[in-house]
Amino acid sequence: MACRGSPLFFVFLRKNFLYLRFNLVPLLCIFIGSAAVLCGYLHWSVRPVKHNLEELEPKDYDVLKQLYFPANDLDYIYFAPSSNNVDDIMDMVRQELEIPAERFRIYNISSDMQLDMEQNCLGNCFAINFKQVPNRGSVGRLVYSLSSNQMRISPKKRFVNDEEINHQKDDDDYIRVGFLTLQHILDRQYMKYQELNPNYELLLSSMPNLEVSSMDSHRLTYFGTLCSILFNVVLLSTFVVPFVEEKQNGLKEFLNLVTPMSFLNGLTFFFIRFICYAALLLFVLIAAYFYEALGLIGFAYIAVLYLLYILATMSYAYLISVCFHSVFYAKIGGLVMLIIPYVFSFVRSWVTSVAFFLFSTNAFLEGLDVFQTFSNKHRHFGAADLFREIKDDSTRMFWIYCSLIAQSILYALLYNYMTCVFPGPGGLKRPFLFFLDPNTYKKRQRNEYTTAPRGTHAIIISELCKKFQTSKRETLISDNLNMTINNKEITVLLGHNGAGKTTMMNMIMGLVPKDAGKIVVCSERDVASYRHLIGFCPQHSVFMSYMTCHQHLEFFAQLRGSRRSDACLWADTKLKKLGLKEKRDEYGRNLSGGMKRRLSLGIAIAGNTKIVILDEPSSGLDIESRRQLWDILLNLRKEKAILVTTHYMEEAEVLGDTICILANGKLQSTGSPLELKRRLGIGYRLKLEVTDFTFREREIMKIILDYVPTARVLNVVKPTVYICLPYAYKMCFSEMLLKLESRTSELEISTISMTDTSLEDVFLRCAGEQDQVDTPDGSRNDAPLLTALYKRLPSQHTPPSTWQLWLAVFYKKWTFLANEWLYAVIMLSLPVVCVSGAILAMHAMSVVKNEAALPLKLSQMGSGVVYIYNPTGHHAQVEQQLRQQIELSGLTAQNVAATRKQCEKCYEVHFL
Ligand SMILES: Nc1ncnc2c1ncn2[C@@H]1O[C@H](COP(=O)(O)OP(=O)(O)OP(=O)(O)O)[C@@H](O)[C@H]1O
Repeated sequence: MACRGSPLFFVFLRKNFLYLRFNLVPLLCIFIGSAAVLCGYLHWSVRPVKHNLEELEPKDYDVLKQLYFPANDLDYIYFAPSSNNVDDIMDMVRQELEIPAERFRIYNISSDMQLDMEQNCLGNCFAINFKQVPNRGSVGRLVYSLSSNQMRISPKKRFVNDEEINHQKDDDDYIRVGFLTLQHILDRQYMKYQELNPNYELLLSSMPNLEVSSMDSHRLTYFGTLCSILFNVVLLSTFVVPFVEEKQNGLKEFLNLVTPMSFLNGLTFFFIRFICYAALLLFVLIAAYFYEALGLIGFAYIAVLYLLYILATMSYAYLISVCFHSVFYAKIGGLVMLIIPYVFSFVRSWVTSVAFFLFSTNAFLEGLDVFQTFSNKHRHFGAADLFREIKDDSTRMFWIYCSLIAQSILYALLYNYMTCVFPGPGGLKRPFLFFLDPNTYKKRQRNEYTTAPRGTHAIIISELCKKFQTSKRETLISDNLNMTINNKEITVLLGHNGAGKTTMMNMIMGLVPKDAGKIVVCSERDVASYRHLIGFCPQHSVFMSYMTCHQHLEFFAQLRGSRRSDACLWADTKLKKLGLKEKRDEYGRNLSGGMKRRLSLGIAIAGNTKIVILDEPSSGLDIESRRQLWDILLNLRKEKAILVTTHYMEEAEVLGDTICILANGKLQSTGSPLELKRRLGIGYRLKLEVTDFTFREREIMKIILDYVPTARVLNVVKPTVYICLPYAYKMCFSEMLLKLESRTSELEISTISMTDTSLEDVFLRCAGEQDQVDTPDGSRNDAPLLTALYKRLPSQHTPPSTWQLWLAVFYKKWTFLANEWLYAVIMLSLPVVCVSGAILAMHAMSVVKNEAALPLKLSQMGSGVVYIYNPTGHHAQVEQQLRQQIELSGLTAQNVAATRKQCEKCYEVHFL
């Protein structure tokens, strides 16, 4: 049955949903904890509104006019929209202010006016937006709003453009900046325009100001930054760590073996988490909305920024996960890699710009900054603002969105590339430039395996070579090895510990690369094309802690093409046969060792694979379970090719249609158990129970050797003696037995029995008699197991002292460092290197270049008048020298008292 993408998507979705359900409590704790921190911050950051209803001194109109700014050439007054009424009123205002007409700018659309003022005004500018201007003589209200590039007034709050809103600014800013003056002049001129009684007086009595804190102007940014930090922590613990954990447990590779669509596992993993994070985010943003922490920015614009940030950061986290195969290092390394982007956001320079394109966090923080600036300007954010540059050094919001989308795609592609090129332990490695190879994009021919008749080859291994090279030794696994595994037969692979049986199976599955040779499975040479045709039971059971026995079998049957209903039924039947019926709803990790092996076997035979490879399936099984296993395998043999390894000779004899004995990298012999016994058997085995064989050996052996001259003692385990009787003399056995029988009491023989040669004899003869024990580092059991340091600990019955415990812990750590020194050095130095790199980058970024010195010579100012004000008469000498210098520079020096009407270039020097 062919695997189809869409059902498999839901199969993996279910699997990852089960993970979520199983880990619900810790996940909820993390999510609720993060939401609580954010809500706590929102609550704390809201300050109670304090109305400052301080009575201000009434201001005189003429004083207000004097306080107004109009001295500077760069100060403009903008107004919109243009109409006859408006133009007339503004002309009156201009005359009242005595400002030249060039410093008035007229617009038809108020937003254009506003933008022009924001971007182009270099001095102090005001914009007047007329909303309602009654005609001359008509009754109605004049409605207009005033804004300035220096500060904004809203009915409730004051907004100042400069970054540092400071509450130290005194409350009459409103007056000093010129707002009140302009407002009064405008009101006055309007009344004049309407020919109302001019003898009125406008007085400012009070102005409600809210307390303005510096936090208000950064609330959106601070909240967003806190969200992003917490999100990174949540991402690490609920995304990177479980993903790496799957790799560490071997599950990722196992799923690769089972289905070519295993990438759907990652995709659904991603999908489910994205939904969860989005839900959490929505909750937090709604809370922020009610706490008014989103400023004046529309909810949708902020939500899009946050969602894109989540997407891009998840993609980045995926990429991070490629670098780690151990959860421990993933936690440390992942944290460092997620923190690095924050370092670049401290200063603004080219590195920040590069970081903006590379890291989602930097793009997100930039987005927050733009929103904050908009909000601080008391501007509602509209669609057109997506393309607006709000500050000289800021990016358009649209580009920030695009950058986050591009990063999501870029990281996903990079992740895909890295998993192909650095697949990790057991993965299928592709060449660095695999994407340039046209074959990569060709649709892979699916091998629709049909049942082949018994005896035909299912697996052909030819000229296979493999050796492991470690710093300590070289281990030969196969040396030009040839072997076949037939359809509908059970092939048993025998070998000592360390003979290379597991490695051979792993090579067939593509988990270990071969050095040379060919492995053809179902007429396929490409491991990626055939590996999912094989049901594989590895030596170490691979389980998902969050799935029950039934869910495991159902899941793997579905992966191999069964429909859910069929898979469910099949799982129930198999659980019964495997003796796991009682444990149907038990989680895999709660099973006993033998039960785990049975479940592993069930997983291997799930679905309709035609080949099954089982690595020591019966290890740890009790006698009854082993017999049940034999039944299952003998039944499976009717339709599948089975390759199995075992250390039980009885099992090999019962199951094996073909026995292959592997030793020293070669197949020492192959054949059916009977064939092997006849060909390689040592003959019959005579078993005698003798009270004292050492004393009677000469006499007993003399009788035997008279009839069977090549007989030899095999083994003596008091009081039993095993004697080998080669087949060549089998005609003489009866006479020899009769003779022995007649002298039993004299020779103190209590029992005589005889058996045919066993498979064990054959095995020992072919594979050699010495069993070898593997140690983790590949060294043999002849190496000392404990080092001198550890041996020095005295053997004792009293509890170990603290010092001894310390020594033992130290020894453990030291052994780890000695074995994994490279990895340890890299992982320990990574944070130091990253932080140093970031500090260096920051240092490089913060270099301030001095501009060229400014010429400050008076002669460069050309013509002009300098007024000198020295009311006290002190510093007369200095004043005199200054006058001389001024005159020498071609300027005129005058006392301040002199009239200075229409002075174009005037400077004033005040002596205090
Ligand atoms: N990745 C590796 N690097 C170096 N040596 C290895 C590696 N994997 C296995 N070996 C060595 O190769 C030899 C064969 O190992 P393998 O696991 O294939 O033996 P086996 O026949 O399955 O043994 P057992 O019956 O104990 O399972 C052993 O000496 C082992 O130490």
